Amino acid sequence: MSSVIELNNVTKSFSGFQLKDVSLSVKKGFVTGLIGGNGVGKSTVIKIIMNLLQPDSGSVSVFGLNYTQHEKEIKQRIGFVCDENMYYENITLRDLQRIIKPMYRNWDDTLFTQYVERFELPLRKKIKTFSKGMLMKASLTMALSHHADLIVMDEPTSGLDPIFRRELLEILQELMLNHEKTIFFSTHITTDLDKIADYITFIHNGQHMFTKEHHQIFEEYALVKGTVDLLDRDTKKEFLAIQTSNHGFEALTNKKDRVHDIFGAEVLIEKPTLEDIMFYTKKGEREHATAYS
Ligand SMILES: Nc1ncnc2c1ncn2[C@@H]1O[C@H](COP(=O)(O)OP(=O)(O)OP(=O)(O)O)[C@@H](O)[C@H]1O
Repeated sequence: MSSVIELNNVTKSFSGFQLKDVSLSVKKGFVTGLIGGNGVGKSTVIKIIMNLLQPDSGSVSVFGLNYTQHEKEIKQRIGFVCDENMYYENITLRDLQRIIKPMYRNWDDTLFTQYVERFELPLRKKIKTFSKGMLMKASLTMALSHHADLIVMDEPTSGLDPIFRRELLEILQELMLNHEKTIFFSTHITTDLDKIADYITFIHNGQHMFTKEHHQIFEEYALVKGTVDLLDRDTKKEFLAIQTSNHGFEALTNKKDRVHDIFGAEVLIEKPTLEDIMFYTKKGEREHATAYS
């Protein structure tokens, strides 16, 4: 299975933050969702993929090409959406169409018009008058109107109402019908990913925790609930983090089958959400840091 994006041992430092030796690949023909809490490095990864930031070390390739020699070719084939306004504010969408069209050899005016109508965007109003949701829709229109092979999106659903969010997921599903395209996008709305993502990439504190098939995550990870008397030095090792209360404990494991063998019917084993996985990973790391400080 070939990869469209490859990051190899990528590092990037800002004061107070470091992307640490990130290696990941994004599979061709699939939707990969990028998850992680606030400030963990998702946008930094996306900017590196888009060559808007350069890594301090490590390498990046997109479509098997590097940016040093093939920037134009790579950018031709990517549709990019981010939640910052990248356009001049004093122009209209019609002006933007005229400006952007010559930059893409596969620009499609018919497709552009279809998205403008579908998103109910005004062609003759200045972009500075657009609401956050309208800006996001304009950004999507531009990204989707040149038959890109790869769609990269940073928080595309931010600022969108739930109805349009659902419509966007439908559009993405339509794009994926022939498995020719690849989509990589970050989001905080993990339930959207349950509907559409084939793979999940999880970043935490500048580290790539995993990229796994969506269904594989739920074969490995489980939420386990039981009484606290079941927890001792040895059994605690089966969990990434544990939360205890007067009623008992709830914990996350990434060794679901093993936990089943150890505890049997003494515990409840439930399917976690992606949010549970993010929450307990952060909690586990904090506890580990406290234990060793
Ligand atoms: N250009 C920059 N200069 C200095 N620090 C930066 C720069 N860009 C990002 N950072 C810092 O790097 C860290 C990671 O930021 P990033 O935007 O990648 O996080 P994120 O996972 O996308 O967060 P969020 O979900 O909140 O948008 C943050 O601490 C941020 O302040």
